Amino acid sequence: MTTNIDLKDIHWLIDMVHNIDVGLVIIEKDYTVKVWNGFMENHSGLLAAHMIDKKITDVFTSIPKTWLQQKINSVCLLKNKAFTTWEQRPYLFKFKSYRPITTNAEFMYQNVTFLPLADFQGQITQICMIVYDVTDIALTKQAFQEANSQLKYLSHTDSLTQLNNQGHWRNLCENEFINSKNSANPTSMIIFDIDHFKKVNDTYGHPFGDEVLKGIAEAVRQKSKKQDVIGRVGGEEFALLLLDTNLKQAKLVAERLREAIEAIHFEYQNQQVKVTASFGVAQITDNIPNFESWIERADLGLYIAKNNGRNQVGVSDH
Ligand SMILES: Nc1nc2c(ncn2[C@@H]2O[C@H](COP(=O)(O)OP(=O)(O)OP(=O)(O)O)[C@@H](O)[C@H]2O)c(=O)[nH]1
Repeated sequence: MTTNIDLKDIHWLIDMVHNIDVGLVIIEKDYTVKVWNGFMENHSGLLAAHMIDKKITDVFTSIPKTWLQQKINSVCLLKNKAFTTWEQRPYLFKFKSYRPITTNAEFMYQNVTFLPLADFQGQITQICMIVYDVTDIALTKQAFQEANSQLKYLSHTDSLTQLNNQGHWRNLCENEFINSKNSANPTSMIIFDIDHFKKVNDTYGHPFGDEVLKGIAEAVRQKSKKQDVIGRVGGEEFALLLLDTNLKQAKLVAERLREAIEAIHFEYQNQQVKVTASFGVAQITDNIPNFESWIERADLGLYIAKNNGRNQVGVSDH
């Protein structure tokens, strides 16, 4: 950029620099402040008279010196601009958010540009920092990201039990089925279904039935390992994906869950109510060609358990 500025016009420039709605700071390579404009005064509460000739890192002790040195070095060496965005570093100068009513930001989010300033010999002797207030952009983006993750959570989650819903649980299992074909580690699945749940609903009412479903979900959550993937895969049907677990171990887990469910005391109008559940278990083996066959195998186990009198774990050989 070439400019033809008369000396008498300089005061306009100084006026503009002082009043412009971005922060302008000029520092020497050793961090000594040479320019501190009105924006910086207003937001820091520190006047230019106080800042000039002070080292910026002495006043703003939260600015990491090594990081700033690297920025300055790169600007001087490459004779080019450098940037830092609020996503990399939320702020360089900790200024209070000046809109505490309309936003819930604790501080001003900032983007900062570092400009090399050359002397008459073309040597970079000073660095200009331009500080942009990007609080609105940062908050909008954060709110958007939060809404997105909330939506994702809701689309994956069963609202009654907060377990994975059927669609999400199946997707996770399908992926695991594919992975397991390249892995030496065993993977198993448990499916279980509450016994005579229709009778529970019919006798005590649907809201009580819902409490039973929630109680069972909680018991299963407590008795499971962190890496087990639990889902509610039907009205009164639940399932678990068990990584690094063979059939024998999965049967033991199912038995433990069966006992835990049997031990829960539900209460309806001072009356104790007990429920049981039947389980089917299946491990991925070479003769299970696809995900659907794996589920069918576990379902067959569940069918056997129901047929043999319920409240037990069933395994199918076919
Ligand atoms: N309270 C409640 N009940 C549900 C929910 N989803 C499904 N059910 C009920 O679960 C019951 C399932 O009944 P059935 O499929 O006949 O099975 P069951 O009575 O458990 O009998 P078995 O499985 O053979 O032991 C039905 O009464 C459904 O209305 C739910 O979200 N809340």
